[in-house]
Amino acid sequence: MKPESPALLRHYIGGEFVASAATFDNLCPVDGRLLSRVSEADRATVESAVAAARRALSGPWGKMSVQQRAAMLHKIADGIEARFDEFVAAEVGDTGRPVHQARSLDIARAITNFRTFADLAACANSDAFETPTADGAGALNYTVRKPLGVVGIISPWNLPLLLLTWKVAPALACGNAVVAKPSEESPASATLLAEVMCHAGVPPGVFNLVHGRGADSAGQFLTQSTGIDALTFTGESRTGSTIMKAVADGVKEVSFELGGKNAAVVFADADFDAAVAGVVRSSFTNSGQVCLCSERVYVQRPIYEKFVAAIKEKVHALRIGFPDEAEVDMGPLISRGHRDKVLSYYRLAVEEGATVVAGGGVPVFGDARDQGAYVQPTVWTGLPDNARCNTEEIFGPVCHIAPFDDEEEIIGRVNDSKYGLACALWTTNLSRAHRVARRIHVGLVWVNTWYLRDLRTPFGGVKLSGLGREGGRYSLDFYSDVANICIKL
Ligand SMILES: NC(=O)c1ccc[n+]([C@@H]2O[C@H](COP(=O)([O-])OP(=O)(O)OC[C@H]3O[C@@H](n4cnc5c(N)ncnc54)[C@H](O)[C@@H]3O)[C@@H](O)[C@H]2O)c1
Ligand SMILES: O=C/C=C/C=C(\O)C(=O)O
Repeated sequence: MKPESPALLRHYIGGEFVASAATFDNLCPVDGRLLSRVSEADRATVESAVAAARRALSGPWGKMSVQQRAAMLHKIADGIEARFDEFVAAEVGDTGRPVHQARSLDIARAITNFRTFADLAACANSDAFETPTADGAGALNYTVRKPLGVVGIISPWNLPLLLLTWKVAPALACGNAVVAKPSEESPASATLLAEVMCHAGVPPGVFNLVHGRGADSAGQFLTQSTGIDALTFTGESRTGSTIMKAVADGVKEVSFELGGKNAAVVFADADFDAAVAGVVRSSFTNSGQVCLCSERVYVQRPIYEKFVAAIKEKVHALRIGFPDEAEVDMGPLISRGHRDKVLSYYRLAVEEGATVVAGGGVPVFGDARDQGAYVQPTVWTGLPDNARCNTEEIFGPVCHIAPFDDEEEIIGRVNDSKYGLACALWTTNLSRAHRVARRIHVGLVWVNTWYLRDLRTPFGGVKLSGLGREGGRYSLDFYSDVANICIKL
């Protein structure tokens, strides 16, 4: 029987699904099979999406109250809920992640993103000041939030729907229209989101989706469009730098969530078992493909050897499998190309003199997974802090564990990085926790936990890890023009 021709994923522009003549293949990283063909937007297609967004702002969307927009965001969340299993299947197909993770994290958080920003926007207050004046009558100063206009959104493949909606939700809540460009590695859930938007009655042109790659493709064309008013990007630091140059002439507002080389620091007084479990989670979740993952682990010397042995045992016990296995801990990397990058660091580590405590290669399954993009979860010791494997973001299931002696030393070593996104501290001495946490030069510090999220908090990094903060009112501030009005009384 002739195999079914793969689906064609299309753009969503001005409320219509539109195909392009150019397409690219979307492969499943579990077994390399062709999942779908994807339309690749040219510059004209991207510009048509930007124009549709501009038109939408002067349509019914531009006249909606924040309460009406909030209600629309809840309808979008309802729509995702109604097709929850389809979204799970789309995300798992594109990324190979465990089904249980897609259910509990990726798709669940997309729904939460829309509901959170619907409620935050609807309840947001604004500043007002009674200003004394020489004539004694005074003045009233108050601020108003207005939409930026057309917002370009470019998102990565590692948490596809979570990170796309982390940007789309507040952008829409604040009254903007968006043109979103998901990663070429993970187009499926974004396409489903467009279907949900359409079904929910989001006015045409408010949400536009264009597929394509980055350089010389849809991503670059979007950043170069003079029709966008702001650009929010999540991805590699060097891509952020490229995008910053692209939008510089138009002095566009940017929000960047970029790379990291995050540390986990385990003090001798930590709850040992909790720290071991926590570091396994923070180094190997999503096959290490989370910007917040700990690729640098530092353990205070008295427990160092015991800790390395415990991590080795846990990592050897990690179940690498098919996404739908109930107990699977780890799936493949996103692609053979990304696997080649991670394996190049596996080789480099040995060249740099690392001791390979666990992993270091490619698992052999003897089934279809051998055509996928799997690597072994890997643990190194013995490298100096300035080794490339300890300074460059690898973005795979790997960590290096090094001993340290005291607080002053470890604060300096953790901060000695061109990145500054996140850090996890493990200690039962909470005075130490507060003292050390505020001295670590990152945007996010977790103590005795990791990736515990309150969406009202500021999220973002310093140095090469990003520009700006999103989350809670920080998102409302970025996705709005805040104006001050002064009335003479
Ligand atoms: N800080 C955070 O919150 C956060 C979250 C997730 C991922 N990340 C980072 O993202 C990276 C992994 O994601 P990735 O591989 O998709 O990153 P990437 O930079 O390769 O691509 C991200 C997006 O940018 C697009 N893009 C690439 N080049 C472009 C260009 N020249 N112009 C316009 N768009 C372009 C891609 O098509 C994709 O949609 C890692 O470095 C990770 O740390 C950071
Ligand atoms: O890979 C990076 C993960 C980012 C996560 C978030 O932005 C979030 O949880 O809101």
